[in-house]
Amino acid sequence: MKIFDIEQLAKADKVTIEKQEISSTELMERAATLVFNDIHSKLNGAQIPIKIFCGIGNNGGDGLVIGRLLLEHGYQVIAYVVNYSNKRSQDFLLNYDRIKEVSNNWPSSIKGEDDFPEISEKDFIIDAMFGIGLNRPLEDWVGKLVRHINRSKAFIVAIDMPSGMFADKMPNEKRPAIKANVTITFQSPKLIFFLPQAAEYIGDLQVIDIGLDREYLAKTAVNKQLINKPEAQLLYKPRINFAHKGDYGHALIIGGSYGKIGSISLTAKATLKTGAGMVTIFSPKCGYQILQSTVPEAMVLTDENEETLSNIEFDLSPDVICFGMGAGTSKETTAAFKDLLINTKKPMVIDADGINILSKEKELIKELPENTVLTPHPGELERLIGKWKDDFDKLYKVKKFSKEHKLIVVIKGAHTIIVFNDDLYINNTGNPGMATAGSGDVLSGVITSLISQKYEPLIAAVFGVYLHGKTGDILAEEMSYEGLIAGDIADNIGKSFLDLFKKEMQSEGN
Ligand SMILES: NC(=O)C1=CN([C@@H]2O[C@H](COP(=O)(O)OP(=O)(O)OC[C@H]3O[C@@H](n4cnc5c(N)ncnc54)[C@H](O)[C@@H]3O)[C@@H](O)[C@H]2O)[C@H](O)CC1
Ligand SMILES: [K+]
Repeated sequence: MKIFDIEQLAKADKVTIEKQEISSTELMERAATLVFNDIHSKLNGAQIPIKIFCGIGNNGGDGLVIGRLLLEHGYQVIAYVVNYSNKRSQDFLLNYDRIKEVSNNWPSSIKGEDDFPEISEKDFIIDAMFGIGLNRPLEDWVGKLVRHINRSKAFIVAIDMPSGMFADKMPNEKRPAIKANVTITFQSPKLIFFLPQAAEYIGDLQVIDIGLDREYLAKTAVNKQLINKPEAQLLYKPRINFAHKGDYGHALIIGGSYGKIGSISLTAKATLKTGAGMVTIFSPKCGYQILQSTVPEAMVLTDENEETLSNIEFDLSPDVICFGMGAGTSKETTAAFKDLLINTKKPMVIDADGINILSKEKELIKELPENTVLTPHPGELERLIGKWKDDFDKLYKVKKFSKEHKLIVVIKGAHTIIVFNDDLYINNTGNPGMATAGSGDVLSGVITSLISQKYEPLIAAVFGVYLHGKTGDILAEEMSYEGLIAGDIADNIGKSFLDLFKKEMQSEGN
C-alpha cells in the first residue's frame, strides 16, 4: 500500500471532487459516514456518554457529521467546538447547521481553560480537533485541552490523525498530541504512524478507503510503501518443476563463538527452511558437534581456533554469505572479517556482531559489496550511524548512510523498515511475541536464503521481513506471544509461504 505525503492527499481530495463531480461536503459526508459505520458496529447502540471534540476546519467538520449520525441513531452525544481560530471552513459551518437540526443540545464552545468539560474514564471520546491541516504549534490553552483529554483515561478515537500530531514532527512534552486508543485514518496511513516514538499516540490503526480517485492514487509516485500480503504476493517467485538443489543456491553462514553457537544454528535452520538449496556453516571448532547434530542438513566447516573465529578460509563458491551472529568482536575475529571482506565479493547479509565490527572499524564499510543487507536492531544501528534526535532524524541518517555506501538497511522494530536510498518499505507483519532471543538470527537466515534463491537483495530484505513477521503472527495464534521462541519461527517459515496464496475464509452464509 502506498503511503502518501500530506500534500499528495490534499491534492487527491481536490482531484476526486473534480472527477467524481461531487462537492467537498459530499466527500466529507462519505468519509465521516464510513467512520460512523465503524463506530456504530462496535458500540452497537450502547448508551455510553460520547464526547466529540471538534476543531473549526474540516477535521472538525468530520466530527460534526459523525456526531449527527450518532445522534440520529439514538446515541448520547455532546459535541464541543474547540474555538482555536475564527477561520471556520465552509464544510464545518454547513455541518454545524446540520447537527443543530437533529438536536436541541447545540455544540458548546470551548474558548479557554475555564470551558474544559469534565471527562470521566467511562466516556467515549472522539477527537476531531485537527487532522492533516495542523501547520503550527497549538496555542497554549489548546495544548492544555489535549493534556486534559489524555489525563482522563477515557477511550479515545482519533479521526484521521491524533490532534496535535504533525505529519513530520514527533510529539513530545512541549508538543502535546492526543494519545488515542484507535486512530481511524482516511485513505492512506501517514508515515509517522509507523515510527516507534509515535506508537503511544496512535493506538490501533484503521485505514478507511474513502474512494479517492483511483487513477490519481495509482499514478502518483511515492517513496514509502506499507508491505502487507498483496505486496508480498507480488514478490514471490514460484518454483519450477524439475528443479534441483543447485537452482536454489548455496548459502554460507559464518559466525558463532563459545556459548553462542545457538545463534548460527538458528540462522542456518531458517536459511534451509526458507528454501535455500544448500547451507554451509563456518564456525569456531567448538561449534562442530553442536551444529552437526542440531542442523544435520547443513555442512559444517570450522576455524582452526577453538572458541572464536580467527581465520575464515573455505574452498567453495557460495551464492551468498551471511556474517555476524554470535561472532563476538575480538581482535582476531575483526581481522578475520576484514580478510573475508577483502577477499570475497559475494552478496552479503551482515547481522549482529558483524555490524558491531563495522561500527568500530568504519573503514571496513567501504569493503562491503554494493547492495549488502545490514540488519541492525536499535542498539546496533546507533553504534553504526550515531545517535538520532528522533525517529525522523533516524530515517534521515539511515537514508544518507544507505546512499553513501550503496547498502540496504533493515531497521528492526515493531514495524521493521527497510531503507534503500530514499525509499522506505514498512513491514506490517509481526507481533510482540517476536521480541525474543534469536528472532533476529532467524531473520538473517530468511533473507540470506532468499538471496541464495536469486531474489534481488532488496526484494529478499522486504519479502524476508514480511515472511518472518507473518510466521510469528501465525504461530502467536497457535501458541501465544509468550510461548513463541525463535526456533519455532525458524521451523515454521513454510506456513507463511502457504498463507501467501491461501484463500481467506469466507464468512458464514457467503
Ligand atoms: N481526503 C481526505 O483525507 C479528506 C479529509 N477530510 C478531513 O479534512 C481534514 C483536513 O482539514 P483542514 O481543514 O485542511 O485542516 P484541519 O481540520 O486539520 O485543521 C484546521 C485548520 O486550522 C488551521 N490551523 C492549523 N494549525 C493551527 C493551529 N496550531 N492553531 C490554530 N489553527 C491552526 C489550519 O489553517 C487548518 O485549516 C483531514 O484531516 C480530514 O479529517 C475531509 O473530511 C474529507 C476528505
Ligand atoms: K483528529
